[in-house]
Amino acid sequence: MAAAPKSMHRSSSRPQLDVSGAAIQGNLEERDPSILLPNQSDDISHLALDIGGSLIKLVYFSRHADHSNNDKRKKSLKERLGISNGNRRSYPILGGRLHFVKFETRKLNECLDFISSKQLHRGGIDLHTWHSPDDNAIIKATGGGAYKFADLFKERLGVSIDKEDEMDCLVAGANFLLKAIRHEAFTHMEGQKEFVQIDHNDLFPYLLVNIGSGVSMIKVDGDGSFQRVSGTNVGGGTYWGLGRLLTKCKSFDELLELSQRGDNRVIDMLVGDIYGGMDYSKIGLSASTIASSFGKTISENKEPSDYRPEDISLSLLRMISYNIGQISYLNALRYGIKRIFFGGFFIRGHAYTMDTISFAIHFWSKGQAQAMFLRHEGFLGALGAFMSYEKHGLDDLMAHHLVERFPMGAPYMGGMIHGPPLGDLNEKISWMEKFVRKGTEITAPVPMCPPGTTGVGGFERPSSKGDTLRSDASAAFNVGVLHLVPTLEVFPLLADPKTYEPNTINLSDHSELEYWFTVLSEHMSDIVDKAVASEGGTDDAKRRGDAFAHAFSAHLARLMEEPAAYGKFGLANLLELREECLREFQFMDAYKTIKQRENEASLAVLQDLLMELDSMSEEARLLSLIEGVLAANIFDWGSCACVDLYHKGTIIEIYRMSRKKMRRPWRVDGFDNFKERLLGSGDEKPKTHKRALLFVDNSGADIVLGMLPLARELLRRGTEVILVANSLPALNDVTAMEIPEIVAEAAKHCDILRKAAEAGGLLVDAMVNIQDGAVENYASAPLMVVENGCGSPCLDFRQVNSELAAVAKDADLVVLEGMGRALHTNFNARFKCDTLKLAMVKNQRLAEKLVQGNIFDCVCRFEPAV
Ligand SMILES: CC(C)(COP(=O)(O)O)[C@@H](O)C(=O)NCCC(=O)O
Ligand SMILES: [Mn+2]
Repeated sequence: MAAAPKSMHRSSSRPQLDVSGAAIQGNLEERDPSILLPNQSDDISHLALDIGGSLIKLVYFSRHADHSNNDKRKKSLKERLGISNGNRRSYPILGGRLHFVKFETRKLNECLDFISSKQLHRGGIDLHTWHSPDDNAIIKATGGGAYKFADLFKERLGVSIDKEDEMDCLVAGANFLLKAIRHEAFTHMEGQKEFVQIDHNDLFPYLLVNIGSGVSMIKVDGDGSFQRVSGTNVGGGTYWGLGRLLTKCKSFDELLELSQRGDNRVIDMLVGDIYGGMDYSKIGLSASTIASSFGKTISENKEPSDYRPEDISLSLLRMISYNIGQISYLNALRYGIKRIFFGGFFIRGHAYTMDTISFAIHFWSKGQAQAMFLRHEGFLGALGAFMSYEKHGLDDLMAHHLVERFPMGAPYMGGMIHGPPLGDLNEKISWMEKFVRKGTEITAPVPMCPPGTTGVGGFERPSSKGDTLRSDASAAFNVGVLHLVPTLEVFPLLADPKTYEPNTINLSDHSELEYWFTVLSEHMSDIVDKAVASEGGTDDAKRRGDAFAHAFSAHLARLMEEPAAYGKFGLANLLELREECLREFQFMDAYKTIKQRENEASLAVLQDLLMELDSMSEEARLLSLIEGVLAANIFDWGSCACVDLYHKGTIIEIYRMSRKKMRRPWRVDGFDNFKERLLGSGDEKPKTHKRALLFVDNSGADIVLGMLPLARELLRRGTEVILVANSLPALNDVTAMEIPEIVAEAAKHCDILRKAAEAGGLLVDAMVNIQDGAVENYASAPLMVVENGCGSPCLDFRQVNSELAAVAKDADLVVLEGMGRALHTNFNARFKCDTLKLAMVKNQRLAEKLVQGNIFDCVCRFEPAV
């Protein structure tokens, strides 16, 4: 039933720009009309580079052709709901993906091969002014290498490098990240990462401290408005240079790694060394405070070789980090700045370095100023160079337009390339197989230990001793691919979008992470079986199934090791990651057959259910309908406990059993309030809801015997109903694309549903002859379907499809159904309209934590409009 949407086409071949048949789309008068490339099947790209002394950072944008406008059903729905494309037909932002990739500068050739194989240099095309790629193609680049290697780029790729000022780029990159990415900035204190939500309207001024070989301190006052106010020659180069002289280390990372095992007390003179182990409390210095970096070495009769390289490295790291922290603080003080962002290659996500800098800022400012770090800090320059394209298409980008994805495998890792660039899925799987066979880095279960701390006040030696420093290659996992989706919007009925947090469970609590890690690991083989079976169980499907399992395990292991590795990450993200990972290995709908089978079985008994309902009083019917939704929510192939149940009986048997067990009061029971709102109490006749949005969950009994009968009741009462379903499959959830067929079947047994579906344009065949504007002639309130814009079992109301956002404006009732959408996410969310949250809790631990109950307890929570 569910054909894969066209936008999920398989990208395999190299992008070749096919400009034949190019045409301006829509209004020619418009300033920046979009250009349609009817024959362009793959990516169109922009590329920008930051070529530093040790690393080349690459940012490129790829744009997929958008076929979504051709959907007949969507067009008719838009007409019916009066959603015009008029003012947003041509989105100011281009949909596409922003990729982040790194190479070592000494492997420049690999970088050139990569660019060439993906034809990124040929995509340096201005989509608006429509300059086709030619011999004069240019690439924007910053960093010293833009000068040093310009000739090589011309020779190898035939492109000219357009050099951009490094400082301009840093600032443009930082401004873009801080405005467009929700949790880009974070603090790092005593081993704990805390993501910070920056208020766009209160961003400036800030101090940007870029720690490269040397250090620049830049006061940023706005876009393109900044001043380099200070700097220091004691920076990353000093650490590496002195470190090399003193320890014979071969690389910066090796030196940093050594520091992890170091003890600086052997080298540094501490206050306690001077005061016989005592604090100098009169001026607030503890015994462990460093009085003089390297000071202890002067009073001992030791040779340099008597000192351990580990200890030297740590002393050096602390000396330089504190010094930078102190100078930064003084400059912040000088200009009255509270926020200091640190970036540059010296930091490279190293926990101890960040802790040390944070401590210094905190210490000197007495807690008044805050050191912050950026997830994409390594890409500031390259991003800035990208922004310097005259029309980069990212000007109006907002956080809700961006979705970060973490595809597996080079070169998609947003980091170092392991081997040659990958062309297609087959190469990717081979790479995965090799990578996994070669080492166990990404599959081995990682020891579960809480993140290390740096000890009291950051002045003790690091207790994270023994943890391995993540190499740059694996740290690269931290940066995903940014999907730019201009059709996403904030759900307008959120009571307070600023404080809205979708996730109910906080995964930064290590025991939670551990628990869900285990649940998802245990569910892996079942999901792989279903996925492989959905593709006919072929050898190719089995191979992809294995690759999926490896990839998802690798993600889990990475997150166990560093819960904040992918930014602010909740249970909803974890569940979505699994779906994305399935799609990455081209399992478009793993539960396809199961869903079909269950839809059919449920549709077969629908008529009986409707007859039974119709014989009841209004009040009894309403209760029975809610019971029906809760009971049918038991059909959930994502819950281990439920999957066990399915071995014990047929769908209808389980459904009947589940209904029979319904006992009020439910664990959370707001039914009486809901009933009163709908039916009124005493003589009072309440106002009928105008439009209800029903966020549906699973296929089969859940939609057919649960949500559809509820929708029917609302329709019968004169409320317009919009069924809101997933855009893409997730577990056994029903998708928006599948619903019309289900409704058409159901309508065969029910006049109310048939009329409503016809009025809503759901029965395409029946509505073929309906003229525009004829909708009003229908006596029935319409039943419609809108997609939510996502492919996950959960829902983040900060990023929903723009059509949903448009229809929500007139809605006065929201029904959220299922564990994913009403418990894991949105349990605590408040809306501007009446809200009903319905779910069966199919997990013992969640039942205990959330509602102090037990598995299979039910939640019926009614919240009147805020
Ligand atoms: C994935 C789910 C959120 C889907 O539940 P639904 O929204 O369909 O009610 C849920 O099945 C779940 O949390 N499963 C994992 C927990 C478990 O297996 O116990
Ligand atoms: Mn579900």
